[in-house]
Amino acid sequence: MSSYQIGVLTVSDTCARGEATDQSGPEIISMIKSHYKALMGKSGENITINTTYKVVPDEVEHIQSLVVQWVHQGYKLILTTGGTGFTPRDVTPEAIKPLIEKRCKGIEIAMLKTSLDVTPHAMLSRPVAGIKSNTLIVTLPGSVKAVRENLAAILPAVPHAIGLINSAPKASTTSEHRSKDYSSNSNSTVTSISSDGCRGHHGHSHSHNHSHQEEKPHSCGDGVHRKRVSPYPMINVDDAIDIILKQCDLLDIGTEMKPITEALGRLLAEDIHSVEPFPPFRASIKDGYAVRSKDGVGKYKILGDSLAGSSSYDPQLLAAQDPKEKYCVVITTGAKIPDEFDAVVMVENTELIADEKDHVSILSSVAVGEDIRPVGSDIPAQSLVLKKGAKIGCAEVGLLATLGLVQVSVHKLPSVSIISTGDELVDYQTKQIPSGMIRDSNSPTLASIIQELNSHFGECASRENIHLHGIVKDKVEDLERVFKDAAARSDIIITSGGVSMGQLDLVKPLLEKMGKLQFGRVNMKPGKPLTFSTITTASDSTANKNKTTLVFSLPGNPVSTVVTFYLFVVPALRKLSGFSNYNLPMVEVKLNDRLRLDPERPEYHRVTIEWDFNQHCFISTSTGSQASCRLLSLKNANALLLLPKSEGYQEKGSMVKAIVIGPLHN
Ligand SMILES: Nc1ncnc2c1ncn2[C@@H]1O[C@H](COP(=O)(O)OP(=O)(O)O)[C@@H](O)[C@H]1O
Ligand SMILES: [Mg+2]
Repeated sequence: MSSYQIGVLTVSDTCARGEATDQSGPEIISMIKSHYKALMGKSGENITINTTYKVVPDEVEHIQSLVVQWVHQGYKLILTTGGTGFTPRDVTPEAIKPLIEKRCKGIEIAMLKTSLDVTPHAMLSRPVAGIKSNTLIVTLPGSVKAVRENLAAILPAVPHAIGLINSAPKASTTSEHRSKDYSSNSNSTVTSISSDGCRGHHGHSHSHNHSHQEEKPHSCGDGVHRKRVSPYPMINVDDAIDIILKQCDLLDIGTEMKPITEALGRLLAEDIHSVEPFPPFRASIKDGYAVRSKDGVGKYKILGDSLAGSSSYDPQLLAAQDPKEKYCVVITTGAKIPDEFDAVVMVENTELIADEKDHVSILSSVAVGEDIRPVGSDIPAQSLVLKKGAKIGCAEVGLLATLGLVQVSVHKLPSVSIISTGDELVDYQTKQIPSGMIRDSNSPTLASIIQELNSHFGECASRENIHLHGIVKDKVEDLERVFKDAAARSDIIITSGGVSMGQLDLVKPLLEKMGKLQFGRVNMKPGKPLTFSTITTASDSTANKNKTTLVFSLPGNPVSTVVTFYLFVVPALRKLSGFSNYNLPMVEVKLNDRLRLDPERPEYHRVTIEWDFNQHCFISTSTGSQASCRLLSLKNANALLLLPKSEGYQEKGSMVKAIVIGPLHN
């Protein structure tokens, strides 16, 4: 028994905002259920039908994103309702048309004819029907009545249409096949025709392994016929980070023992308990005299001294003295208090007595225990001193030393491979660069950011295991060879370049072939084409475990590279290194500039922030033009403002959240 997935998409601003109840979407579902099943039954096929229903506003991006996602997931039929009229907000045909690889005018005419028989106003509807990959897409009008009429008109032909679209491809594809009318012959080779019109010899060998080869934005070398719309659904930043963090769980980086002096910035992989108490003896807090508090003020005989680390005082001496007299012992800070004494009088509250070197005058009385640190007052014996997961800072190193620990168990750090891709790149050390070429700045920048993160926010990448693979040309074979090498040696691969829509952007399809592409577009500016994949390779060790490598394919523009690194790679690095807080610190800042907002995508605007003592808040100053190629917009930037997607401006003086990416001052 086969099953068909059908997507029903209501396009309506008011329904999306919850201001109106959608009737057309549910009507489509109920018509599919009652009619379509019956129709399928007639054709003798045993098919289950599942429907997915979504409501989106009248926005091209929203519509395309869902439709592309559904096509990618192999939906057989997508029916939209709404947004096909003449008002300025009606954009459904504009969203669907660029996605379509084969227009199905017949279906459009059938719908128009039916409606025109009812009302001449039907001529104001702009239906679109067509095929993308293996999916039939039809835009129905918005009103329930029109939906009923139009859907009833086309449903009889839909099962056959789906059957034809999904019929088995023939072994060879000729231009004759391509031009054939698919509706006339159930053996037509629709699925074997490349969706973007590229001829076979332009395709890349790897694409043949993929069942949805039509959907890949692979280069066909022919700029005219390249894809115009990315087939990768656009997901939001938070969802993208969730996907990344989930994949981090598949990596078992493990723990290692480190000498405490090499563990700074690492995360403890074990609870640390004290064995002994600290201080291990009653210790003086002051320089002065250890006394018996009951003796009060007066003239004391000095029986010796107890200096930090050494003592000349002999307890036998006190036993031999006249019990009516007052006795004391000279004491220094940190020295052990002899058992017979119970308080310390600080030197400032005493006076020497002329010509009586073995006597001192105590000027103030003290209570029992005064200026004495009792045994275990800092660290009791058998107590939990540092919790598993704690970051080892300088003080923690001191505590570990106090406890006598020479080595501790810490989380291992992920190994990282950095790869720059692009035919136009030369090594940054190149003096004379040929025309049309530029120096690779991304690899040195990324390596430096990792160093800075390690120093400022805690170790999150193995300093010894940062592999710089250099520049790889935009050639599938070269990229594949280097990716394989990097996957074998690293937990994380960071590439830059080659992920957008250009004809040399080969990274996405290659990663689809080599592993699993988890997402290929994120709703953000800069950095939209950011791609995240996993590559799993059989381990060469006897442990018989597969090795997973996380691959972050960052867009090539230097600013996009850096911004996406902070947003997506940092949480992964920190999670793998044992941090429980994966994110960099976030603060609220007051804007010193009026900033234009992006109506399409949330933006991560580079700013310098500093504390203002008069206003008692952080003030942010924009680094200027935010073009994603302008690395200067990152100069002196120590924070990324989180600007919402919106029309208009973020006003000067308003408060906005910002992610701290660097030190607060230079
Ligand atoms: N390593 C790099 N160093 C400096 N600039 C780079 C680097 N990689 C790419 N670029 C530049 O970034 C821009 C986008 O490159 P491209 O490969 O198309 O990236 P993507 O397809 O990922 O958006 C181009 O101008 C390119 O020259
Ligand atoms: Mg490139």
